[in-house]
Amino acid sequence: MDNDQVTLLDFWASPVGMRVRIALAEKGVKYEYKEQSLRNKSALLLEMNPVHKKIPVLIHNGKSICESLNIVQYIDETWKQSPLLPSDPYERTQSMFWANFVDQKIYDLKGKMIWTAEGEEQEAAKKDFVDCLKLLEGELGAKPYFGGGTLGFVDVALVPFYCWFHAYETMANFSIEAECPQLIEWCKRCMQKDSVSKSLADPQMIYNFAMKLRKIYRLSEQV
Ligand SMILES: N[C@@H](CCC(=O)N[C@@H](CS)C(=O)NCC(=O)O)C(=O)O
Repeated sequence: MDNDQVTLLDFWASPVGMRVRIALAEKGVKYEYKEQSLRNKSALLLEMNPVHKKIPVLIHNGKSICESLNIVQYIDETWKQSPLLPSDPYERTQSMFWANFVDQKIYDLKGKMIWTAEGEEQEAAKKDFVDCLKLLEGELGAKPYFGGGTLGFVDVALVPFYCWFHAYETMANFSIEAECPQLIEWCKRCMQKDSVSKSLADPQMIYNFAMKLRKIYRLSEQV
């Protein structure tokens, strides 16, 4: 596999892109990182993800793989060292279930929580978000990682959002640590790993970026 050509089309602030960076780092796969503009999409991105036209996209020996969880699963099955998904079929479905839950809830609620909604609607999104984090905290239980003793698929799916928490808390005015202290302990544990800390963006830069997006959303609503 030494002659593999691996390229990642990504955007620095993307939590779903960070999943792929973590998985590649966990496996020790060397790759070329190609930062993409999401406002002015490259011909390569449009060619490699013609359906959704979104990052992240992994290009492995000329073939493209799209959708972050799909990509992480592909990486896990292609480079077998440090497995992320359990081999037991039932355990695998449980990992997939919780990773999909992160996508459907944690990823999707951020828009309402910090950009589009205000007042009661924002409060409802915040409550929904905290409830979902608590469910995840329950699933983690007393384990060091969702994957058990080592970083697993659900850890990779969820931990990138940690660098967005500062923006969520400041923009929606609440404390995630006060609500879910064990989950924050888990975030800090994950950050001790180079594969995670080197893949996540700086929370202050994410905050500045999120504020810029908020202005754009609110201006576009006025026209
Ligand atoms: N479900 C997709 C989500 C991908 C996604 O939403 N990517 C965003 C960046 S975080 C994007 O490329 N947005 C550009 C657009 O929507 O045009 C995944 O997990 O890969």
